[in-house]
Amino acid sequence: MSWDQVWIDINIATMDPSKSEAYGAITDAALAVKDGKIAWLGKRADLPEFDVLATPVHRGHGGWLTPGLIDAHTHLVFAGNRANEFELRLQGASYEEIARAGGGIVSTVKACREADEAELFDLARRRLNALAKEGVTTVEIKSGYGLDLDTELKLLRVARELGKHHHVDVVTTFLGAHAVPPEFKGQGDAGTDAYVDLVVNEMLPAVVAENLADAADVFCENIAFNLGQTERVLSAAKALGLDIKLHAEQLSNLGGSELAARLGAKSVDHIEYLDEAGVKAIAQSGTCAVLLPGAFYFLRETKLPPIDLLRQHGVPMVLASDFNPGSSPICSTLLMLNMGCTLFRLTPEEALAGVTRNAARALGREQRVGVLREGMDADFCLWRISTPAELAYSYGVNPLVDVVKGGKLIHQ
Ligand SMILES: O=C(O)CC[C@@H]1NC(=O)NC1=O
Ligand SMILES: [Fe+3]
Repeated sequence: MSWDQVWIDINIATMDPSKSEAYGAITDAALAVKDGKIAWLGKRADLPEFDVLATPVHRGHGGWLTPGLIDAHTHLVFAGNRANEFELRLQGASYEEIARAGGGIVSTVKACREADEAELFDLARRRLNALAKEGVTTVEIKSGYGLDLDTELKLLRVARELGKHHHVDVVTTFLGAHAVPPEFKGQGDAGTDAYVDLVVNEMLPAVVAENLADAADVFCENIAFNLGQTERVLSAAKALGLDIKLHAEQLSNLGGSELAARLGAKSVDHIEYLDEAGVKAIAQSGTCAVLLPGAFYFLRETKLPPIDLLRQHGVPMVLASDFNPGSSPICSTLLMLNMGCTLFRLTPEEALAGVTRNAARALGREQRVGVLREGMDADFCLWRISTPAELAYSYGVNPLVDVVKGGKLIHQ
């Protein structure tokens, strides 16, 4: 066989649901890469003959290969920080009180409107590097801290540029309906409706015309956009050919997830307040449940997402960092595996599926990444672990040894 590289002395967590073994595991394995794709994988004893003189052979020293990690929900591009609010909250102010007093998202908006693309790019690249060092090979980045046309476009251009200058694939999401900007505040629903007009009639067409977003998202919550406003934005985005997703049921249940399911959303995200009707709706529509334990932890939430119902109804569960300056200033995908298990009681296998197979599905990339199978992109990580469960069990000493992205070895 003529391959570009072969990996031996490895175990593989394929995360392939068609395999009966936990993690889709293949022990004493080998894997071959050709033209950026997985060409062969299986037991080393079954490895076909290949030209050992012409083919680079990588030894894994008994470590584990997993699919490259996917962080399917980040707000990575932003300026400023909200440490002051962290202090206020520790003095008793709630996240909602701070938002209603003009803090929260809107305070980051000011910093983003003032920052130029170069500054935003440099800040975001450092954060993306941190995720990449943990084995992330695909990341979703949302806008949402501009809340005016120019700044929303600026944030999405920075996200697109990041993808061009980094081995990590960047999937972008327009989140212009993240909060009501100051210039529309104080006018009640009429002001919010007027801002939604701007989002629908000007921002979305401009974003699509410049191909700056792969999806659109809305913060459907009583401190942001109601069900009718959410439907206007998501329907307009769908009509323009974008995938849709939704920040839903984070602080209350407005029925956002059922709306998202009806519109065919790729995912509903946060969903601490999701009820069984909502679980059934997203199960029916094939929508993924994106769990964000970083925000739950940082905001000291107490309402757990309905994990048992999601399991019972077979909803694909995703874990993501939700990295953002307000509710989840935690730039770590690996830590989300530990939090998903310790806080949300996922199993380690569910947690790993949440940042591989299911995360790919939440981004519409399940045909290419998230599972190690012949024909899929050669995006994989080599970990110095003795069992895949270690990735969720322990945090702090990074077990990543090597990353391969599209067949290219990314030196650590
Ligand atoms: O506080 C921020 O800056 C973003 C908060 C973040 N956005 C959202 O829709 N929900 C969240 O937790
Ligand atoms: Fe978020």
